[in-house]
Amino acid sequence: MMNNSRPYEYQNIDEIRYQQVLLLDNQDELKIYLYGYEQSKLNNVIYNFLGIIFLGIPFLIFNAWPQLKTIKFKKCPLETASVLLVLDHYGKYTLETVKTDKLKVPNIGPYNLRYFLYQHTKYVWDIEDKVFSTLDNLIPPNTVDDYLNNTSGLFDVDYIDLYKLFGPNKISVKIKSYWKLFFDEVFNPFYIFQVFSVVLWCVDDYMIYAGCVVVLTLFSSITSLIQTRKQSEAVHDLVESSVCHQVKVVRQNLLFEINELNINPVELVPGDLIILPPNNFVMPCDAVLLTGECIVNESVLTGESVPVTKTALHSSNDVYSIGGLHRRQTLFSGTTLIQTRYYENDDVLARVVRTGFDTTKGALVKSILFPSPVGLKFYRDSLKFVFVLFTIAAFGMAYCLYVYNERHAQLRYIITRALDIITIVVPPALPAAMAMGTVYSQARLKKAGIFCISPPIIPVCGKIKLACFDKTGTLTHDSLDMKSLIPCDRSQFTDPVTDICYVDLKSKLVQAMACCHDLTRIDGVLQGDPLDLIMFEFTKWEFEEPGNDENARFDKLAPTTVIPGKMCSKQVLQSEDDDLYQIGIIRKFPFSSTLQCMSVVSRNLQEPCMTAFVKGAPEKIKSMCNRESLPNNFDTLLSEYTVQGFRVIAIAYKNLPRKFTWKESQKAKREVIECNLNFLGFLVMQNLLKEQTVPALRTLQMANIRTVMITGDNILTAIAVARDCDMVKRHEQISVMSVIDEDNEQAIPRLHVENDGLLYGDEKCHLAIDGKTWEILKQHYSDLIPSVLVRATIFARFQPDQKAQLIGQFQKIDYVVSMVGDGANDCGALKAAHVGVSLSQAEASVAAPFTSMVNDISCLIDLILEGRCALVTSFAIFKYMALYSLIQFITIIILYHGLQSCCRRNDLSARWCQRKT
Ligand SMILES: Nc1ncnc2c1ncn2[C@@H]1O[C@H](COP(=O)(O)OP(=O)(O)OP(=O)(O)O)[C@@H](O)[C@H]1O
Repeated sequence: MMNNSRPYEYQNIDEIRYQQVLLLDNQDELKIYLYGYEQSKLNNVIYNFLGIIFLGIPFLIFNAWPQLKTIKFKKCPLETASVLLVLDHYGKYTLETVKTDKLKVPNIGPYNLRYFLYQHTKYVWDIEDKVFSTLDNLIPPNTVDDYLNNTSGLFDVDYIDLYKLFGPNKISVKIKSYWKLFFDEVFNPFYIFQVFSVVLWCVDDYMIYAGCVVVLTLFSSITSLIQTRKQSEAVHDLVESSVCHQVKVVRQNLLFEINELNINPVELVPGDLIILPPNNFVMPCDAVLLTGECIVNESVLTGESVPVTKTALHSSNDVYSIGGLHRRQTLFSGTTLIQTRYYENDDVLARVVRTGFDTTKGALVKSILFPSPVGLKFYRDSLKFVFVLFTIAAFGMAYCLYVYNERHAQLRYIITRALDIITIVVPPALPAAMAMGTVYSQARLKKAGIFCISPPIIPVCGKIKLACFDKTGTLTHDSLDMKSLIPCDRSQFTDPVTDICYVDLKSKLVQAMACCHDLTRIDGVLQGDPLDLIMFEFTKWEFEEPGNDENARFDKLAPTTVIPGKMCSKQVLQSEDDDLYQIGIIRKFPFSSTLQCMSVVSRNLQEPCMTAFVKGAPEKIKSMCNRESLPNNFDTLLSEYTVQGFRVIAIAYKNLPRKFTWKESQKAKREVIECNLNFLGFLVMQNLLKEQTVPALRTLQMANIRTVMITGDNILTAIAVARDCDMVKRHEQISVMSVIDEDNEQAIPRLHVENDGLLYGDEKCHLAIDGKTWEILKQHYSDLIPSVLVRATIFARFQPDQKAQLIGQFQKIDYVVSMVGDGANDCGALKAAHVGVSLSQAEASVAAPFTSMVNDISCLIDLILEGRCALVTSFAIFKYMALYSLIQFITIIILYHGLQSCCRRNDLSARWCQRKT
């Protein structure tokens, strides 16, 4: 039932296994350390004794520093541990209890399960390897055929074990009650110190001041409690906004009777077979589609609201992979099924693969609940400063003790005065006061249409030094204008065409444009990728999905058909046979940013054979085409258009053999379709800049913030857009770094930069680099990466994972990086950046910490301004409080010093008087 991806791995760090390192991702970057402990009666007694005799203070300390709490336990091997001390990647400790359960694990059998829960993830003890690992590692992965060959529901008996193993299918974000928030605050060491200060002042008859501090503290605590509560409500609402209340599952009892049950989605387990309803259904889990087709809105996860088509799995021996190869066959938790489509009377079936916090949505919610700490040096330094103040206070106390001792003051008086010094020197409300700026900035951002799900990141916005932008949909409009069509006839480009009427209606090129897309009709409106939409509208063909009713049954052979529209009037179809001129789209391989293309298998009802049409990035299509079908001036013409900033898409086709039947089309692999193609021509489109792009970029540059473009588009188009939007000024030079094609494939590829001096100096020169060169740089010239990064402004043909890697590399050279993007291919980069901003119509998406409803990059300027406001407020409060405390401390020390001298003088004069008398 499980997938093959292993995001979690483990490593032993010693043979005795008292401890273990658990890798939480594939890049070795996130890891947790586990240390085994067991109960010890003696240590427990000592722990409680210490706690009681010191009036509970040790309990408060142990609560704040859980690693100290381990004195209650005894170290032991992990194999027998009942408690684990977990140290995370950022140096934070937690204590977790190891629980046990007896159950049956699928494909393994009866199992004595030892496990612990850490940040909503279950880690189980692997009896064979003697380490803790995730459930994914315990259960062998399934192949695609494993899923397809089993279309029956779970047995009731198996369900019980699976439920025990995986737990309820719930992503619950609890809204903390005011009392709980209050107690969390009360047990904060700074708050305790504040209470202590107030008590001391009251004892000292310092009532009015104590009263004022109480009122101010209450005011700031209540404001902060309300804000924290609102924040927790916002995350809760975001999670709950996409919750479904009932789901239909197929289960079997011991008599092999199959039942269809309506259950609460909380009861779902991986392995359950669910029947998807016709429309408007929010997915309660991650599930792989076994039959039918679904149109899904994934904006809650990706920020992109263009509907995505999900198709059923097709037979193969590949291991099922949820985030990689089979993403387009997987329905993700929290996304909305706008429509499901089915063949004949079949149900649309999906198999549950992940539930609860293990789902993609769960992982994103966890990243909100357990964010990586904001590494602002200012906050770390301010805490250090508080410790310095404590040291100063200690000297002050010592001096105070000395002065009052000299005066033979009462013990009670000496203690009060000495403790008073600490309350003077250390401002207890400092951390709370410093966070106030963030609270107000967040409220102002909301008014500006920018939603924030992680407020501690707001001050980081004020420190941004590098602003990265996606191109299409971010710097430029989403919508495109069709510029022209350049057909290719017998390996020669013909003249560009601006009206489809001048192209033969029966040509393969027109057929390709009519059917090579991923469009669908929702509520009577044709929807899908803007590029597909503009291309299809250009053909003036009509799009027919069988039946007006959107949930109508689909014809078995041709689920969707396209027919020449009446608008193509210049070419009237004449013969009777022409009535049959319509094309059925039999199979789609949806567009993938990683592959940079999409394809369809189609059937012209007038022809006996099927045809495959492919469209995508010209470089990609070129590599799939037969050489003889490519015009000699392919690259020259491509450059001619791309240097002007046009978006060029190449189209190609191949006739499939007669024996390629409907059944085979359903089984065919993408690689078999997308090869040996014949080139058909170029589609040239214009993608205009958004109005706010140029002014916003200029403002950023004036503020000395570097701007960079990371796009999936062609490098020349990217360069042209960078010039148009003033990211690169007219007088500045751009040099392209590229790989020199070598005949010898074994040799280390060499790099070429048009202007060699660039890497070592010339300030006015920018570097442009594409994804292919980036791969070579990483593999063979990693030492060059920092110098390339400080010079490069344009990163083109970058795949989604490369975008995320690039952000990571920028962070390694100490840039505070922001990334603004609009959709699915930016998700990784948005998560990786210090400040990720998703331009989305959705009020908030878990794709990035900030979601802007202002659909252009000007929102980044608002964010930077608010971030700076929050930072400046924190600085000002810090300076004010620190100065206030130090001035008060110094004046008091001067007073004590005066008092001491005065006493001495009094002593002397008393002695002098005594002598005189
Ligand atoms: N619907 C589509 N069908 C076929 N090919 C497409 C489609 N959309 C984009 N492409 C091609 O794939 C390439 C990569 O697309 P991708 O969506 O990753 O980036 P992009 O839209 O070009 O740019 P950006 O990363 O700035 O959003 C595009 O440059 C284009 O050549």
